[in-house]
Amino acid sequence: MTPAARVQAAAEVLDRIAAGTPAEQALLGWSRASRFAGSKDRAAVRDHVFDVMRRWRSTAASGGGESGRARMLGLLRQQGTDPDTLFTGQGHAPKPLGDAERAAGRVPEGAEALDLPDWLWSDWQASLGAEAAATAEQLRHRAPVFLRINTLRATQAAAIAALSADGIATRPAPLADTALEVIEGARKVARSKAFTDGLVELQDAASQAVVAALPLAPGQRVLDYCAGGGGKALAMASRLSGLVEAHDANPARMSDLPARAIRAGAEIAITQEPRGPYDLVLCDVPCSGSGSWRRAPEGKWRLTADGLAELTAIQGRILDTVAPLVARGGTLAYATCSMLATENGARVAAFLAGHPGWSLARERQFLPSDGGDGFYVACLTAPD
Ligand SMILES: C[S@@+](CC[C@H](N)C(=O)[O-])C[C@H]1O[C@@H](n2cnc3c(N)ncnc32)[C@H](O)[C@@H]1O
Repeated sequence: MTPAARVQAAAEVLDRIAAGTPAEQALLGWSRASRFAGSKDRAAVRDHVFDVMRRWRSTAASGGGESGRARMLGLLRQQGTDPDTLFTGQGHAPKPLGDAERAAGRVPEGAEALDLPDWLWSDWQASLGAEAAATAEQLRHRAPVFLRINTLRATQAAAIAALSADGIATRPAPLADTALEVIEGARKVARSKAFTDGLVELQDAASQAVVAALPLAPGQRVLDYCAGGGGKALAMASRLSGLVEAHDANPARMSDLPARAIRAGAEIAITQEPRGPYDLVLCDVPCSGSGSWRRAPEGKWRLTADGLAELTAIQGRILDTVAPLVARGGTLAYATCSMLATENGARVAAFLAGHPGWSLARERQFLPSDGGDGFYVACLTAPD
């Protein structure tokens, strides 16, 4: 496919997304109907689509309309690419721009320019203060790709060498001692020998830093209460060199975890009904995902004020449910991939207010300016 044909394909996929089809489904539908498209074409179309979704509001303003074609036009204008080089009408290229399209488009303003929903802007400012605008701006750009070195299987040097043998260039990422940033060959990771042999896992650097911040020690009884795909359970098992129990309200979300654990040489036991006491319980709770909107930009536009209130209620209930599972003097670690105070500090404050004797040992808010996704972790100590 030519670069122009990829732009046209992205515009069509964006129209389906605007009509309500989830992005992955819209891309899969296009992919299935486009057998002629090679892997580089698919990757390029996907990149265009996600670039626009990160900038859903501002590309409509810059492009002068809400269609996929207008949003692609807006994206190209924002990127400084002359649209006339692509909107040529030749072959499968988008048809040439009309006079109305040339005249349409304006400079985005306020929350629109930062690609945040208006309703969220005041919470965003209250949560991030002086970092509010810069953080929103960072979410308008692609995220770096990070790997976690599985220390059960490899040293940093061995992992870097194994990845390099497969054409993947990496460098240590300062946020966590296990983190590598991929600087070349990110698309080859999932098929690389280093990955299939369990030397590395795909995991954001801040997600790794959250696990590194936990007071894990050999011999502890540890539970991951919201294990999902198991990224943090595996990271904890690797740090502990011991067993981690994994639980999730939706056990189907853990279906890949046993195979991932075998690949990583990690000890994970799935538990449906956790029975305490545990020395450490991690609650990586469901949240707005605002810290990872670079990777999953749909969440930014799906979130509503009611949805956020529902999430904070669930977060509070999970903390209340888990507290009795923690041993005396043990740790309840509360984590979100959010940067909103209402999901982070406010939830911890509410928990402490309702649970006399508990105390906050430490908390940390990670922002994209730290290098990885936005994440929050608080370690709460149970009464002795
Ligand atoms: C943020 S995800 C976890 C991600 C995972 N820890 C990781 O690092 O890959 C949150 C998980 O919480 C689960 N969950 C939602 N409500 C829950 C509840 N009441 N109790 C336990 N898990 C819950 C969801 O099914 C989801 O898998």
